[in-house]
Amino acid sequence: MKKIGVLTSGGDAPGMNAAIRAVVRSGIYRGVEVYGIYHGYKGLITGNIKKLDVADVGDIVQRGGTILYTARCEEFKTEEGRAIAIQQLKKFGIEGLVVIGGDGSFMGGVKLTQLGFPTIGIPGTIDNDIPETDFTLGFDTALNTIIDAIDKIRDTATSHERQFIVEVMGRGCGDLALWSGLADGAETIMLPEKKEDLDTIVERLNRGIERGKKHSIIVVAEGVGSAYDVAKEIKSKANMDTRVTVLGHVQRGGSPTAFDRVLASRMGSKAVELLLNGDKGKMIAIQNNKIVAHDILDLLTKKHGFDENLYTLAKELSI
Ligand SMILES: Nc1ncnc2c1ncn2[C@@H]1O[C@H](COP(=O)(O)OP(=O)(O)OP(=O)(O)O)[C@@H](O)[C@H]1O
Ligand SMILES: O=P(O)(O)OC[C@H]1O[C@](O)(CO)[C@@H](O)[C@@H]1O
Ligand SMILES: [Mg+2]
Repeated sequence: MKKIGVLTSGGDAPGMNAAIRAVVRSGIYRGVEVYGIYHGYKGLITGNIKKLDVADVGDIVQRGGTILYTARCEEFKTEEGRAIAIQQLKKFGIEGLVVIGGDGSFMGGVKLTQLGFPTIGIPGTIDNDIPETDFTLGFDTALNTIIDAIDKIRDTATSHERQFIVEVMGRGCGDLALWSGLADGAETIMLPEKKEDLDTIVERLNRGIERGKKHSIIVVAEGVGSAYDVAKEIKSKANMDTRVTVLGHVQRGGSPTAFDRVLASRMGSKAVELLLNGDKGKMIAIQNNKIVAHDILDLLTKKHGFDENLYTLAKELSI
C-alpha cells in the first residue's frame, strides 16, 4: 500500500485532530502518502481530497473540532454514491482508508471494505456509545467540560437554595450523565439505561431537604427526555424552586484533554499499522488500557456496556 486516506464523519469530537495528526505522521513515518478527505463521505463523492504533509497537521494536536470538517452524507448510503466514492479513491490512487467517527460512519466503512476497499475505524464521539471500547475519543474532554459547568451551577444552586436540572448529551447512552453525575456528586442521575420514576426521585429530594439540604443537582441524559419536562414534573409533585440548564453543543468543543490526545495518538498509529498489515473492516479500541482491534460487523451487533457498578456507587454516595 502506497497511499492511504483519512476522514472524519458524524458528530465531531475533541481529539479528532490529534487522531488525524497521528494517522498522517504514522503513515509518513512508515513510508506511505496520506490524503485528507474533507467533509466526511461527502468529500469522497465530490473528490474533495488533498495530500497532507507533516506540516499540514502541525499545531492541531491541541485543537478541538476537525480540520477535515465533518458531515452526514445521505448519498453515501446509496450504492450509486458509494460507486462514485470508489472511483474517486481510484483516481487518487488511495488504497486504504481510516474513518474517524461513530457507528454510522463505521457502517459506511464496512460497505467500502465489502467493495474491496480496506477501511479501519477509530471511535470518535463524545457519547461513548460504541461497543467493545472502554472509551471513545472526546468523551473525557466532554466530561471535563460538563464538570466545569456543573461546579459553577452548584455555586449558584447553593446560594439560592435551588434544585438544578442539568441536561447533558447522550442520545442513547448515559455515560456522560453517569460519569459527570458521579464526579460532581449529583443528587440524582437520570439515564436511558436505568429508568427511575419521578416519585422516587422527588422522595429522595425531599429526604435531603428534611435533612437540611437546600439545593441539589439532577443530571439528565438527553436520551431520557427534556430537562424542562423533568423540571415541570418535579414542580407538579413538590413545591421546589427549580432551574434548568441545557449544556448543548458546548460539550462538543474545546481543547482535548491529555487523555484524549494520548488516546487519539495511540489509536491513529494503530489504525495505520493495521491497514498496512492488510487488516480491514476493523475498529481500534481501548480495553484495560491496551489498544486492540475488533471486527466492525461483529461489534455493531452488540451494545455499549452499561457500567452497573458505577451506577450503584453513584447511588451509594448520594444517599
Ligand atoms: N448504513 C450505512 N451505509 C453507508 N453509509 C452510512 C451508513 N450509516 C451511516 N453512513 C454514513 O456515515 C455518516 C455518519 O453516520 P451517522 O450520522 O450515523 O453518525 P455517526 O458516525 O454514528 O456519529 P455520531 O452518532 O457520533 O454523530 C452518514 O451520514 C453516512 O454518510
Ligand atoms: O446537532 P447534531 O450535530 O445533530 O448532534 C447532536 C447529537 O450529537 C451527539 O453529541 C453525538 O455527537 C449526541 O449526543 C447529540 O444528540
Ligand atoms: Mg452514531
